[in-house]
Amino acid sequence: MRFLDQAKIYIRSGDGGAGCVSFRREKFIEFGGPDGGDGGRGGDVWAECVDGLNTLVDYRYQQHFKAKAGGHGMGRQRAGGKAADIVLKVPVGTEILEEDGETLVADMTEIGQRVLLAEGGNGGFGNAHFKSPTNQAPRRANPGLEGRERWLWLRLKLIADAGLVGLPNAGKSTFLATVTSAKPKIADYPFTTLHPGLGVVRVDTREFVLADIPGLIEGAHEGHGLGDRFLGHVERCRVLLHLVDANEADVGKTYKVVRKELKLYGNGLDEKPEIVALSKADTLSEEERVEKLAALKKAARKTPIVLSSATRENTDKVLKALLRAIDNADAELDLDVPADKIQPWRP
Ligand SMILES: Nc1nc2c(ncn2[C@@H]2O[C@H](COP(=O)(O)OP(=O)(O)OP(=O)(O)O)[C@@H](O)[C@H]2O)c(=O)[nH]1
Ligand SMILES: [Mg+2]
Repeated sequence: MRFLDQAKIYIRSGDGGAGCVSFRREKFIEFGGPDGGDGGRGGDVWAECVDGLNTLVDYRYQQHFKAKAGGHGMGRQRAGGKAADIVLKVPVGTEILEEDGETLVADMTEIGQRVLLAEGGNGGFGNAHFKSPTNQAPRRANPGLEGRERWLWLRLKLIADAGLVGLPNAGKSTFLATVTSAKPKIADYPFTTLHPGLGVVRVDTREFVLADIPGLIEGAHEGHGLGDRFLGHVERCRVLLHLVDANEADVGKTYKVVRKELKLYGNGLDEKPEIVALSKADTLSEEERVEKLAALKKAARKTPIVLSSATRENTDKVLKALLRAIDNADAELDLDVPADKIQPWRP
């Protein structure tokens, strides 16, 4: 499953329909008054936050959205019809930005949330509107107002239960490919993964979503490497799986580089529950294993899991640890009971 985190779209609301110039014509009525109807409103373009969407992938196939124009007014006071609105469905967590990619238009955070992105043009008045004591037969009608066009960015921060972090080449994508049916690109060089990817992990009867995130390097929080864009994705993961390549000369230092980036980025990234694993353990001798594990344990101040995607050593153990951490994170969230549901305290 490929995961698109942003899309640029063009939207245009519909023009208003034109007002109509018309006069009443009926048998035995010599000077029928003006009866030109108003034009209908052009269609609006809305964004709506919906359930069940995880990606912006649909916007890769279609980027242009134009609402239709309102109907023109007609004789006998008939108004033109209002054109249908266009509703762009987006997943929870989508940010809508101006063309500059920086100015926030809307943050779509709740299912059902709707935002008007471009209002349809108003229909023009028909000549019936311009009748006055001094002008009983106006030949005037307004054209409809034009619709509005704009370019926008849709940007989605990943929402996943667990996210993979680590330096480039740590074995993150390989792990995702080993434990899910996802097929990320894997290669023996840094920055293989350019977009976050998602996979669904099954542990016994349970499922959770694991996100593969491009590698982080020193300075990532200020845009180095693939930049801080991906740290934004980490924000939406409830727990982290931090992989440290066992082939690194100094695994403790490697661990700390990534931790530092998480901390400097802010937004609580370094407070997320973290499982630490020493990856590619199959490449180590018995001695190295003990030594590297001790070094990583010292830096992380918790016991890392020795992991190999190649031999599947401890892959299950890692998944179970992640599931436990996710469940604990859920339990913590449940403590956030809305104020009106809290029982008043009585001495
Ligand atoms: N021996 C061994 N090699 C591994 C293991 N896991 C990954 N590798 C190799 O390590 C290299 C990098 O793996 P990736 O999964 O692409 O690493 P990554 O962390 O996703 O890298 P980026 O996407 O660049 O951040 C590849 O050549 C993999 O075959 C493992 O468990 N054992
Ligand atoms: Mg990768």
